[in-house]
Amino acid sequence: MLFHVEMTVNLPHDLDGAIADALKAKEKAMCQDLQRSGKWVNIWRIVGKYANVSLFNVESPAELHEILTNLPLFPFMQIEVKALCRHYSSIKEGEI
Ligand SMILES: O=C(O)CC1=CCC(=O)O1
Repeated sequence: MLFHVEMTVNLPHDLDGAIADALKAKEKAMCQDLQRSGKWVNIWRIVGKYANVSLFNVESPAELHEILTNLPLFPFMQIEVKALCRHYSSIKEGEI
């Protein structure tokens, strides 16, 4: 199942810089592991915002929920999820 996910990060202004850097490093490692697994298809920065748009390809909404809630930055993110399916005008064979 494909999901469009928009994540907006709101780190507290008084969060210790070293803690913020550690959270971002863990987030990056998890994101890249999930990309290698094929579950996190890609991630794009939204220009001018501390936010991203990502495409996930997972088995179920429950699996996506598990992934998102385990992200190190999850406590500091506003997340919006949209389920996607094939459009009849797409010239691609598969879902992606
Ligand atoms: O910087 C962001 O948009 C938050 C984020 C999600 C995965 C990642 O590596 O960074």
